[in-house]
Amino acid sequence: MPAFSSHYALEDIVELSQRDDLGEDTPVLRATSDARTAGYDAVCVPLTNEKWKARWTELCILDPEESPDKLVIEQRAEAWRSKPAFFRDEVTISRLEEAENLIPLISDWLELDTSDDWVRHDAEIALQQELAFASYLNAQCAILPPPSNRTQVGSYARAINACLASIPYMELSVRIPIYDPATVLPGPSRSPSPVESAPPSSATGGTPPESNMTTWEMWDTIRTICGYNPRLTLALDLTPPLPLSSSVLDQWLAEPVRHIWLPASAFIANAKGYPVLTKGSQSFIRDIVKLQPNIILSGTRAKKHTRGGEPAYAQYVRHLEKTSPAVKAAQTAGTVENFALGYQDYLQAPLQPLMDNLQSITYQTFEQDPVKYRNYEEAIFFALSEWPTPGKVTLCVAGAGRGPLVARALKAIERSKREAFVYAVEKNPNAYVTLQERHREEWGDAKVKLLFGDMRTLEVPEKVDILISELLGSFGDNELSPECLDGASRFLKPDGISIPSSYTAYIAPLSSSKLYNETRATKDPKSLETPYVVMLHAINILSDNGGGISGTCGPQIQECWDFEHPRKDAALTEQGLPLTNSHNTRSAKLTFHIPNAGVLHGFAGYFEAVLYGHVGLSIHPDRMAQISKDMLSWFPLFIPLKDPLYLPADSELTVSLWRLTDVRKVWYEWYAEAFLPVPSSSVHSPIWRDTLSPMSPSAEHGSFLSPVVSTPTFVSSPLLDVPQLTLELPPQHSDKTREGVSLVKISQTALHNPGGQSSWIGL
Ligand SMILES: C[S@@+](CC[C@H](N)C(=O)[O-])C[C@H]1O[C@@H](n2cnc3c(N)ncnc32)[C@H](O)[C@@H]1O
Repeated sequence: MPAFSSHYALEDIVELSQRDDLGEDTPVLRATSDARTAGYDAVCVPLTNEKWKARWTELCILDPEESPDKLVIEQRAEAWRSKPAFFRDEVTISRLEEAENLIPLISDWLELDTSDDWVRHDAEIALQQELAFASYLNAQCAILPPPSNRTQVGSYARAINACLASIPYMELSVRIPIYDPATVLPGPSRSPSPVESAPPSSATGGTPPESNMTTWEMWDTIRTICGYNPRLTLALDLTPPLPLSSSVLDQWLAEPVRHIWLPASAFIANAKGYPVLTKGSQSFIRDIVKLQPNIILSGTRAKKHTRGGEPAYAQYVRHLEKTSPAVKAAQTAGTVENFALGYQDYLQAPLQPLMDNLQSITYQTFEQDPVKYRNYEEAIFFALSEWPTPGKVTLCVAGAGRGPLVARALKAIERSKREAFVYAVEKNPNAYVTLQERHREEWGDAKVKLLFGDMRTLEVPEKVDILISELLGSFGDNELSPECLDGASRFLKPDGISIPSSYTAYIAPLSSSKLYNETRATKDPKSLETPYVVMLHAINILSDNGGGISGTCGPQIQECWDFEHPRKDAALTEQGLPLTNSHNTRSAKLTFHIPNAGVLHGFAGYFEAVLYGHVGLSIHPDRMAQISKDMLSWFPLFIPLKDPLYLPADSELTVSLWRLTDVRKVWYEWYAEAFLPVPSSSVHSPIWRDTLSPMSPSAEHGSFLSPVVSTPTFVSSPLLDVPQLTLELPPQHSDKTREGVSLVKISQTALHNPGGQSSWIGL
């Protein structure tokens, strides 16, 4: 649940101080108790008043040359610089209890980003002074004035970074307007692209480049200069009216938005006169409440709207929260969002079920998934029903764990009315005890035979018709299902089938300051090259489904590779085992269109598996609802980057990813490169870029860019009747890089995890 705070402006505090019923209360204590009565959790109050502003202005801004007391003023200013301190009547609070449920607003007239070096210098001293005082009073967080001068955003950020270093514990929240209407095109998608918007001509004066910086880019500069300090957060100001729908606003979902500043002026009146928000603001609030920000309502006592009074504003925001899809999903029992409460953005090392022996409680958690086992039972049922030859069918559950798939296989056998027998193989000696108990008490020798050992080496009494396994990780193959099933295929008849019959890995580029900070938190460089299992929450997928300016980009989420079982092309030893693991290496080179500026922190990894026929398992965000809705067993994979990579609006991102192996282990390596489309006339030499075709086996590698033949990607799935996620290229992008456009390489990441130096999966 988000918290609500009420903003008290200086005039409100002055008005309260004039009340004759204050008794023991100070104006701020009265404001806090009034706000509590009105249902708020806290108040938001300016820390200083006009007296401080007047003194600082006299000391630091007014030109002493023009004053008869020039020397005295200069001496006073120097005295203040050497020992910055308030007089009691310059601050609105002075007691610990006043600061208890209060968020102080740092003076918004401090010119932290003025072009005047001296004024900026003094503003920084004043900022340090205000924060030190707020910290003395135990304030947990202070809201900083917004940067206003784009040319000096670096100076503003440097001053804040210095405060973060000198003021311990306190969270500093930068107030930033959600967007500047001048820098964002209205409409569905994006800022002007470098190609589409003609560069400002110097002949006509043009606008300086800085003025095109969006408010998100200012924030990005600030937090980057502050080294992604976890105590630096955002107070997002929703004063500007929001566009109806704009993916550019999704940028904020990946940022540490701790407060939402929502003035009464942002509300319009509905037909009955009650305050409501515009459609654009409604949809943004519905999205952002999943981050549980503190909503600071301002100007709500000014009777701006004829009906509803002060409570109407918070009531309305609470109503939006209740109708937020993310909040509703989290509150509905049985959904992944509900199951994952408390685990959002929490990094977990993927399981190593081959190297490690799982705990009973881990199996118990798996077994709570109602969907995975149901789909397995369906797949086995269809496989048995369609089994072409009469007579007994032999099944093997390879990696039986505590036995849920054996139980489901027996149910499917009963439903299909086929004569069948099940072998259950497990290498975990502890789980094997549970299997023995179930065998004795539930299954019996007539239906099931248990076999203890590693499926890659174990002998099975006879060859089987159907090999059933669940060795899948969040990325499909990352728990070594391919390697284990290579071994198990020894005891599969030549015309036998595997459930699953295939699985595919997908990735999408993502931004998330939270995940970036989480991976850095351990201070172990290996943690920056390790894929994690994460319930992704405060993230933004940076790509879209457009073909990009070049017309060659694939869809928002792209296929890396797949594995099929049983393998058809295998060269085997006498024991029926592969000679090497080379056939299980894979590589992918994928190109994504990045419509809005963003910072790449890594990749989201997903998988989809075909169990049998049209029955499958999927955590692909666009298809999971159709294939395996409410399946709980797998959260996505997060593949991090060591350093954030800034991507401008309309850039193109090429991601290279490898699955590699030696005799002892399997590991992934990855890196990315960013390109920007520019008019060809501004490029002096041919621009080289490797093929842009997403996972096309026939993709030309290392071709000169223009013209590059694009492969429109139809991502179809045997699990869905119709092709999904058809990439619709705009007409001008139809089959080659757009005339007159070249791609300039602008940056790249390091190669991550070379040789599996930081993360690997043991064979
Ligand atoms: C993800 S668990 C699935 C367990 C169970 N089938 C289920 O769905 O709840 C995978 C199981 O396979 C077992 N396993 C992994 N590799 C194996 C191997 N090479 N040989 C035998 N069992 C293996 C693990 O010990 C674990 O019990």
